[in-house]
Amino acid sequence: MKTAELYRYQIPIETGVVLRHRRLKCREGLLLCLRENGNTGWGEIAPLPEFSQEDLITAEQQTRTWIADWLLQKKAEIEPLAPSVAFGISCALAELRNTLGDHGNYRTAPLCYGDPDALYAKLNRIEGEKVAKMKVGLYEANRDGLLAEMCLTAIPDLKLRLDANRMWTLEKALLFARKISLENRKRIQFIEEPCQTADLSRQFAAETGIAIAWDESVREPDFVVKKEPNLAACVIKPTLVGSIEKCVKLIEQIHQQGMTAVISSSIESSLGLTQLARLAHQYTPNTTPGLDTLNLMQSQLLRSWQGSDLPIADLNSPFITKLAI
Ligand SMILES: O=C(O)CCC(=O)c1ccccc1C(=O)O
Ligand SMILES: [Mg+2]
Repeated sequence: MKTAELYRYQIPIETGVVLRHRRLKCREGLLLCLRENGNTGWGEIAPLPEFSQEDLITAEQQTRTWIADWLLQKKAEIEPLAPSVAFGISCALAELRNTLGDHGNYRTAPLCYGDPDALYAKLNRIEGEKVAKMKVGLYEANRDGLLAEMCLTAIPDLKLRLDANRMWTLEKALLFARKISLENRKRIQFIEEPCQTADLSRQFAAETGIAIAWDESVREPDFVVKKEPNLAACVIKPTLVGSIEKCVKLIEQIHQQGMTAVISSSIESSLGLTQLARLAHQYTPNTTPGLDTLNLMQSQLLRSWQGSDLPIADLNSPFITKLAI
């Protein structure tokens, strides 16, 4: 016997530094619950405005069509569906079939804003590898460089990930790099997409010796995983990429080429975020994932992120509405 339930959620959010000028006031999405033979699986389907190609209406339509086929035992393919839909459904199926381990990697790279005191406090709470992430490219390149240099100097065992989201010209990127001492550059694990084009980012890396990572590029239609000089990592945001199976294939290709695969948040609720932590534990066990986005929300949904004090909204909460199917 198969059953399915579909819910819609809306939670207030302050995306601040993470999404910068593209602020979101409310995160919304769908929660899918599948039941079969006494097993249950949940998935979150939450297209991220301005990043996902699909909107929530399209995602809901695709989800409903898929549910109808699944309930009728019809062949219900997920690969052709929009990435957020394929990812959420694949999570629900993975829980149903017990193919997603329970254990999660909750040691994420804390997002920091260039204040070493605040960063100290955050880092003291994590054990093992001290790795933090800083968004750059919004303010003066000089300022970003000074802040990164200050953090690297103040915390000698800190490794830093930076993310410029393609904001810089090559000149600005070089201004940034000029502020970072050659010694400290080695502790920049990578900077995600420093420049407006991939070629300029490559040039930046070659000139400065600072490693780069692809994030936006990974989601471009003609993207192929290929190791190149100074390319250290590829970022995978499953809600923007697609099913678990598709993400795992990408991760395998990235590892085969000797690079790091970093599982990262698309600002899912604690439900999706804990599943990402479980994926990270299972498929990228040696890499700290980029999942420090829960605190942008005032509430968790259904499941608790390890160590979080935020209240947990259940199915009766005003944040969640049951949809008829
Ligand atoms: O990757 C992380 O560590 C946090 C998530 C993050 O930065 C992000 C979240 C949503 C959309 C885009 C981005 C981004 O990497 O630019
Ligand atoms: Mg990024």
